[in-house]
Amino acid sequence: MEAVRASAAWVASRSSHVKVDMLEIEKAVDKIQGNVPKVEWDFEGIHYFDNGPLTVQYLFVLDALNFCFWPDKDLTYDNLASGLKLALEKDKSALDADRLKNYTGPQLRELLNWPRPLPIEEERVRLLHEVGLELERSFGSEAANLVKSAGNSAASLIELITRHFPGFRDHSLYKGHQVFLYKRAQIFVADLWGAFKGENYGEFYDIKSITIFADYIVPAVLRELGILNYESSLCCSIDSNSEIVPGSEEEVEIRACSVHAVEKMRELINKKFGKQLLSIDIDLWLWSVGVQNMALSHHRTLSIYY
Ligand SMILES: Nc1nc2c(c(CN[C@H]3C=C[C@H](O)[C@@H]3O)cn2[C@@H]2O[C@H](COP(=O)(O)O)[C@@H](O)[C@H]2O)c(=O)[nH]1
Repeated sequence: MEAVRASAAWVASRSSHVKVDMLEIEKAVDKIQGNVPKVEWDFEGIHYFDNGPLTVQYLFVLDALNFCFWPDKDLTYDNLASGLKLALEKDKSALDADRLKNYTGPQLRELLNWPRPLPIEEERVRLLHEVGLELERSFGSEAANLVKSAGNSAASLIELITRHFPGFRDHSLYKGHQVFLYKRAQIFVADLWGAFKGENYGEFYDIKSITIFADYIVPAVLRELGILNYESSLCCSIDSNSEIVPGSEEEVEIRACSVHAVEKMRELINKKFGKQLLSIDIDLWLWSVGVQNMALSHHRTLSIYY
């Protein structure tokens, strides 16, 4: 995703509230001697997988809803992934396009077996409708057809998704420039690649073009490692759980600098230790560290993108 890589680098070079510390990147790389711990996709054992098109439908719906869990302190990504899995195991047609088009908030809660309204529930419902309608209109009602149309190219699949599904257009304006982060579109490609182990629906000849997925967990881990440095007022806001305004310089810098820092880390590991590491490998490692460390404070932005 050249647009993501380039716009993240652009932000990092002009960033005012967040700085990427190259020395700390070098230290972290030397500490692990370039050996990024391998984390398996679905290390948690919470995802639906049947090796066929229904898995693709599941992953697309999962990533359409894969954002902003923190406003409910008991809700996590695990609840979404396992809730949709159980729903599908009970009723194989639960995620059919014509069903997605019609879910209401209370029905979505029931589907996920969640006892109270979900964070930004109306948006979650609207995005489900968008997925159902557009899958029906342009892809014969199946996410598997969307994936097939991309001809095994990760970049083409992201372009198709962002062209057809406005809810996946994760971008912002920063100092007059358009910045693309495409977190949920990229994570969908990575989920396919991980779930199908690089084969079948998960085969992408350009998987190395994917960057990390700029969420609220990976930046917190990079900050803890000293790789991201925040100016003091931003530190205060995050540590006191104040909300960061979506589209603010601070928010864009946190996300874009995270993408850029991991690109630099990957380049260094590959150069210094002769590896062919992907950004996805580093993402999954950092993310798994982050979700297991409950004490990490992360930035809080109400957003449908991550
Ligand atoms: N960078 C990055 N962000 C990721 C994921 C995943 C899950 N990926 C699956 C793929 C393979 C594994 O088996 C994982 O299960 C979720 N998130 C983000 O985290 C946040 C949720 O946090 P909490 O509220 O604590 O549950 C939220 O923004 C969510 O969008 C990832 O891999 N990378």
